[in-house]
Amino acid sequence: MRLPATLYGGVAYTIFLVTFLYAIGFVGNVVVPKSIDAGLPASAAEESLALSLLVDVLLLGVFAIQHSLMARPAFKRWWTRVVPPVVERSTYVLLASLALLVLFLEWRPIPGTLWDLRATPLGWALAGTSALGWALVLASTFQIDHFELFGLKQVWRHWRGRAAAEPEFRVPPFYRHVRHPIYVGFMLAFWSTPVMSAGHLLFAAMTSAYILVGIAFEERDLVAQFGDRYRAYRREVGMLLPRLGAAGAPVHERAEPHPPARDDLREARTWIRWWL
Ligand SMILES: C[S@@+](CC[C@H](N)C(=O)[O-])C[C@H]1O[C@@H](n2cnc3c(N)ncnc32)[C@H](O)[C@@H]1O
Repeated sequence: MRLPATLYGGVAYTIFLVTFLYAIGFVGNVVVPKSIDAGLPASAAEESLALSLLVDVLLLGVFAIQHSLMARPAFKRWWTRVVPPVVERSTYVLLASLALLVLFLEWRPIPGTLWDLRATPLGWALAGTSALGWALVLASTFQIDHFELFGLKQVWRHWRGRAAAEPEFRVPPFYRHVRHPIYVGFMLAFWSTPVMSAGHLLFAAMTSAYILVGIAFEERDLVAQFGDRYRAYRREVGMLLPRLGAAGAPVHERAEPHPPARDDLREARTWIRWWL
């Protein structure tokens, strides 16, 4: 079971990487053959606008349902009776990536343009901010635990014969300023665009609404998991925007219900000095 699980985890992770890179090209209308404003449909007597909208909303809905439902603890408890727990996260990552790839390939461009600032300084600034958003997404995944988030750590520990790691509450640098830097990164990447077509607007608005709903579910689970530590964190740190004057608050220490160990204290002091 160890080898198949590890290979499966590796394949799921590779497909996630391809999907992530494709997403950058899809949203930015660069490099990829089928992007948010290009390709499809040149047949079926040029699909009606209503049908194009319906297809796009359905594609986003399928991803949203898969992504939210499979992340809930109750679903995971049932699901891990069907799939081995060690590959639960990899399966989630694989299905989310496949749902996104289908969305990218079947997405219908919607005609109409709100702004087109290509080849202007503002357009370059918007493209740069979008790139920063993608970089923030990736960097934030490494701050909480990239390889655990995408299922590789679980199969690797299993391969080495080690028990599954307990979930940890973390407050690394970006998470000291906002509680959801990954989602902030996505919003920057989606909204900050040199060309805002009607299709792009639909995509940005629906994914943002989904993120807000997703945050409510995610935080409910985090409170259930980490209790007062997460409640204290939520009081001190803004959701998507940093709270003015609160940057660098030593949340990690204050949220800790027990006195931290010596190493933690040293690390917290270093962080506080760094952020002050
Ligand atoms: C896709 S990540 C998004 C994390 C966060 N919402 C963000 O935008 O940066 C979702 C996973 O991160 C976990 N998570 C969120 N905040 C966390 C934290 N401070 N420490 C550890 N795990 C966290 C959640 O339990 C969930 O499994």
